[in-house]
Amino acid sequence: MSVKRDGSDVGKEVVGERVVELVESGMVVGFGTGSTVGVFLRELAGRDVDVVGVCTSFDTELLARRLGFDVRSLSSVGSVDLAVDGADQVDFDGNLIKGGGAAHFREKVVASFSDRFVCIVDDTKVDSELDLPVPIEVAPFALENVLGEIGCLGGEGVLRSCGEKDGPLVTDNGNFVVDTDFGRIQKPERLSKEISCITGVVEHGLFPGMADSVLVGSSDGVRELREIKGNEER
Ligand SMILES: O=C[C@H](O)[C@H](O)[C@H](O)COP(=O)(O)O
Repeated sequence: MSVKRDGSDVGKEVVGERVVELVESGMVVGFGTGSTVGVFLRELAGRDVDVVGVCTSFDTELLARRLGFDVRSLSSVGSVDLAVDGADQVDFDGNLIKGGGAAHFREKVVASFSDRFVCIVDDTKVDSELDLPVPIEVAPFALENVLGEIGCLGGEGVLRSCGEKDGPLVTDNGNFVVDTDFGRIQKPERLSKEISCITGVVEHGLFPGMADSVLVGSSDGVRELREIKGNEER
């Protein structure tokens, strides 16, 4: 089950660089996770802006500290002015699938406590409907039961393996990730609620209607998702 697309490097570069324009000195900024966010952080580090960063993964925290950012915990700052994060797939209504890097739990928490959540993707991530696997972070103790409940919802779940070591991937929060195939997701909001109702699910990677804006990068530059949707509907 392929959960992550490589995406287009040029699209990531242009959108990661452009989103820096939304950042002002004094802001608390949510730093998402992934390669597109990596472009954003490297660009931001080179600008004359003084921000506090709240990181959504150990991976991002290591990068942010290396780049010299003032990194603090969400609990210590209380709320975030602007969260910037990537996604694995975006539909024309701005619903997202995230968690290809298994960071979606912290990403969703930070996005939820942010005044503004801006998603940055390259154009290979945009589709008319969501159909990639939905990653679900699961408490290890409840794994088999959660897999059963996913089946009851009409999905199929596969435990994500680590790749580098034998056995399952363990998240930054000490949990497992199950990648679930629900085929074409016609009602993301409904599926999101249904998965959240399963006891033992820590968080899932569907982000329905959470992004305040989605910026899409390509070799033609950066556009807002709503412009792209408008063109498709014509
Ligand atoms: O868990 C990982 C995150 O949700 C990432 O934001 C997502 O996988 C996109 O990553 P990338 O920018 O590397 O394609």
